[in-house]
Amino acid sequence: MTYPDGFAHYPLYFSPDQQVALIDAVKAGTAQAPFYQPTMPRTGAPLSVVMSNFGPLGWVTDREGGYRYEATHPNTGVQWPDLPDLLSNLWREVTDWPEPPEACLINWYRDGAKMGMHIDRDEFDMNAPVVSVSLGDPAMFRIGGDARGGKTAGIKLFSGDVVVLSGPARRCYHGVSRVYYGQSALVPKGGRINLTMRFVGAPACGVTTKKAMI
Ligand SMILES: O=C(O)CCC(=O)C(=O)O
Ligand SMILES: [Fe+2]
Repeated sequence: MTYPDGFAHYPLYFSPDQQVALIDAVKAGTAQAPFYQPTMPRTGAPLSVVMSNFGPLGWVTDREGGYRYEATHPNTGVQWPDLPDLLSNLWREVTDWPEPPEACLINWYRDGAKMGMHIDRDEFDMNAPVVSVSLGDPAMFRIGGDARGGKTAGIKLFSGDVVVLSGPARRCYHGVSRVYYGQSALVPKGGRINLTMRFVGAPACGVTTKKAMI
């Protein structure tokens, strides 16, 4: 299995000092918008990661509302913190998308956490790339094709690595099959932080949930 077209991996894109700066930004951001426990639509089962967001919109999920974008934190009702400059610069450096990202999901993988295979499909404009940053413990990232259950390729992501999904890869199944917990001291309470930037492309009427359009 090879990587799909549009998959790009930039090993150690961020220097150790920049990684510390990113973690400081996550600390400041999550002081304003604390990590919360997302749950699956319908079943209400908790995801193994905890989440927060930067940016005008944040990706959220809970039993009642399902997968969607919201301008405010689900527990506090407060706006998400601004996207740090290091991340908006990264988006400009690795994409040619004309507009800035609207959402940056902060995933915190603690011991045993992983992320099932999925396609990022809650955005209205799925032509915009997805850019993600790995910090802290390494992880096994898997990417397959556009059908669930097909063959996948694995790539071990280390702290400071950047991944871009554009073109066909943007619509491919991907996930995190394991985190090599305890290998890095970067994340204050341990584990791995993943920062995933997306352009949502919501319609002008202010609706930010795809389901609401159907
Ligand atoms: O943690 C990662 O590297 C991937 C995260 C991801 O796919 C997502 O948040 O949609
Ligand atoms: Fe994803």
